[in-house]
Amino acid sequence: MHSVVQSVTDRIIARSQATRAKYLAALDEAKANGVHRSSLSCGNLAHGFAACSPADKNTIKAFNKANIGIVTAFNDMLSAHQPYEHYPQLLKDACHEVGSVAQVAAGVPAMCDGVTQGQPGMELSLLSREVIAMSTAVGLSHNMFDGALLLGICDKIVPGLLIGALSFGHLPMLFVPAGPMKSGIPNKEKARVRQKFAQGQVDRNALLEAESKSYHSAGTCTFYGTANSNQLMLEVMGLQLPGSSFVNPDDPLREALNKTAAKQVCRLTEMGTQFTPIGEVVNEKSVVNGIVALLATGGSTNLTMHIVAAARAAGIIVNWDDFSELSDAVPLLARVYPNGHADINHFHAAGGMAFLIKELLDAGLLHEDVMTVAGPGLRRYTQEPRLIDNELVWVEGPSESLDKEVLTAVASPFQANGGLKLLKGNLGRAVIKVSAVAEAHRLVEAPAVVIDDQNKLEGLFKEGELDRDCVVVVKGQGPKAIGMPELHKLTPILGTLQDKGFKVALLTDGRMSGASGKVPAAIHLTPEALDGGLIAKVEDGDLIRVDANSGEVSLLVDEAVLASRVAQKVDLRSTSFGMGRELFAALRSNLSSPETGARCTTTIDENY
Ligand SMILES: O=C(O)[C@H](O)[C@@H](O)[C@H](O)[C@H](O)COP(=O)(O)O
Ligand code: SF4
Repeated sequence: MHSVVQSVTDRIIARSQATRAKYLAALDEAKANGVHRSSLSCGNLAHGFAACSPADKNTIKAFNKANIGIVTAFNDMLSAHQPYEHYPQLLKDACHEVGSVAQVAAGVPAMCDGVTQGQPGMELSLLSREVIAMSTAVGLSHNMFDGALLLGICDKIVPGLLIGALSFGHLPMLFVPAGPMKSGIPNKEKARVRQKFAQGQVDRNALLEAESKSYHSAGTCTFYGTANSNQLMLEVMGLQLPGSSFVNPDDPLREALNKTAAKQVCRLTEMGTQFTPIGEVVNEKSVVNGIVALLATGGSTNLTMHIVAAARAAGIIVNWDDFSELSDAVPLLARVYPNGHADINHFHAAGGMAFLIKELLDAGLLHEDVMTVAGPGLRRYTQEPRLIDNELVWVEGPSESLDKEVLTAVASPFQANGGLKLLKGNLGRAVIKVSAVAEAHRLVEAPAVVIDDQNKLEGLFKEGELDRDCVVVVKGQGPKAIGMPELHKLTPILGTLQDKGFKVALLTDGRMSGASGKVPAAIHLTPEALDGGLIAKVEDGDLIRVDANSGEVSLLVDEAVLASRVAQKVDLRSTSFGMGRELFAALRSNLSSPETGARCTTTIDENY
């Protein structure tokens, strides 16, 4: 085992000892109740299966066969989730084939961050993760189920489902992915047209045409953003079937994988042969495995919050020092947009998850001794699914990458360390994704341009105010202020300035998209402006240093001057109402800091 991976794992185990023990004790108590629907009254049970067929009613009341809850995030808004429309019936039929039953326990909301990017709706995005967690619990709290199938892929949906599921950690659960859409125009071409539009060199028709050729059908968008980072994390954590993440929705393999997932979760119940509660699959080692795989591929910065929040839901305490220390030890093995030109289909074709996991296991960077939904040990995830004579089988994945420009071996990494870096300084703590930032742009020391609304940057850009070295400071974007929206809309402007040769960086207590890339962005700054963060005192012209090499984010202004300044008030009048934001006031004001996962849910013991 790599010494850093082992030492960080040991540190997390030690830090989590009390909370993890409480979580597992609660899980054991829940397990002790036996078949959960047997604790329901006849009235409860009758309501629970009133709409079932007579055969299903008999199965459900027999208590000796599994009843599986399906939690689905289907809607037509997310191209990634649209394939889920008919999944429930297919999963129910597959459970019937093994003498069990499945019922849809809940539909959970799912926001497409691509639709809300740069819009007021984005201010509900992070908050929706908590709503999804609570909605998952609403469904499973019927206590009718022996296991669950979780249908979700995108940004806040996977972490929300996982947080909700871990409140029922005594049940086995599998995630059921639907896969990426086929490749459209290259993501780099899409980004190029956006920068030309930002400069007024192409019109909206040209822009919409390029966008529509990039996002063109059902399936997950093909950049390596938060959705595909979620898939990679789930697979490496052993929460979905080996090799299931990146099979396209219309591939015959996809339906075979879905059916197998349904039958497998029945096997993992207490009535089955391999009882595997999700609260035991998610442990310190599998969480570290998820972080390592994220770092080895330059995954989404959003997971520096989502993994922390989900781990805490299982009593496991992770912080950004853990991410940063692991990142220094984990080599970068993938170049997928925004960290390169390839997309996720290309990554899959080059050897994908099987090759990545093999490389990381062989280098001692992943824990092998973990429990997964496919059985004990992570080594089985170096295999990939095949349909041979219409039978789903797993075969050993490639021993060599099939495209070394996209996916490389540990022996020849694209970068000696991983994709993420912790930044510290008098401004607080922030994270930065370095995998997509060229070496020449990793240190920026320049005067601040301060705004409190991302939409103001476009005006400054068009007036030529930004044609110089600068650190764009967008303050008042934190969780408690306006729900920590992604500021990805700024990327074409900042990218244009960088291409002009200026040294530019972004500093914010908000977030960026997992698809954001080449411009250095110090994000998730904690403490946020509304919480008394020094960012509230930054003024136009102040010198700021963002140094991804040394891990520093500092305001280079004399202490006495700063002490004499009054923090500018965060004006929330225009963002507290409208587009439903008023409904989230209580949730927003209770969000914890980004480094503790920006959660509103209390976990086993908040006194840690
Ligand atoms: O974190 C993420 O991966 C993003 O939120 C992503 O889900 C979102 O859809 C982006 O907005 C996509 O990028 P474009 O906006 O560039 O299409
Ligand atoms: S990846 Fe982003 S843009 Fe694509 S469907 Fe998911 S949330 Fe929407």
